[in-house]
Amino acid sequence: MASPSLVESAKLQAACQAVDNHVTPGVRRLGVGSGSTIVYAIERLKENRNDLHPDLVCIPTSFQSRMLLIEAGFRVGDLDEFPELDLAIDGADEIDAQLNAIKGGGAAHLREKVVAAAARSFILIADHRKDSKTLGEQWKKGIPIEVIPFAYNTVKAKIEQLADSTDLAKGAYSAPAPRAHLRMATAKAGPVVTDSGNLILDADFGLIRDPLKLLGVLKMLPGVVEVGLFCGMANKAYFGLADGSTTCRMPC
Ligand SMILES: O=C(CO)[C@H](O)[C@H](O)COP(=O)(O)O
Repeated sequence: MASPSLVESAKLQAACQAVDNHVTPGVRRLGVGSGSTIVYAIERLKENRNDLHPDLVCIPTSFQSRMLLIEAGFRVGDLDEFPELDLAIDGADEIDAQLNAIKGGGAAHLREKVVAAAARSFILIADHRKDSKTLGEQWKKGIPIEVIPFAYNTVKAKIEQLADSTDLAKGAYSAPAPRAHLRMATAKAGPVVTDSGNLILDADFGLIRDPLKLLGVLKMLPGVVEVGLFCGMANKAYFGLADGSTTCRMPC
């Protein structure tokens, strides 16, 4: 297993490379994701401030990135005012060969997906541990699914019955019996509550062979607000490697 400092330096490399290559002076509206890797991207934006568009507006995807951007002195805006973005940059929990991604380890994937969809270009940044051929190879915590509180237990039951039912998602995943659990908070009693007031189910499907098919089935379950499968959205992914270099991939 890579040492924590190598992992942090890999995140830093990926973030710096992506910011340097994509946040050019022509970028005026920038979506900014959430998580620990994005912290490095915001620091790099701050370092590059003199080379950025003078009227740059950043659209954060979470309370976390909003606070970081404000602290760094950036102007923050929202999609009400800026519905179309030039670019969005975000981290990921795992990225497959086609650049489909699992996101939501930080429970922010609802807003992250809305912001990514509003952007003309969507760039992922991650350390080498997140790079895989097939989703589910590396990320073992399950697919994050944001649900309204009223529906969490019925959605959990529907997911766990998927394999027994007609299985609309047949062939999309490897787990013989998918299991879902409610994500619990660590510094609070009770569940994680998202920035939009919802709950998170983490559902283990094993290897995700057809993420788009699984996404379609999960999104059809009443009470599901968003699924942490980002299919066909990313234009490029930057991976920081253990040797300090960075590799960049386009969808194959
Ligand atoms: O999707 C996310 C938050 O909902 C994050 O982008 C994802 O969890 C990656 O986080 P990190 O950069 O800390 O590994």
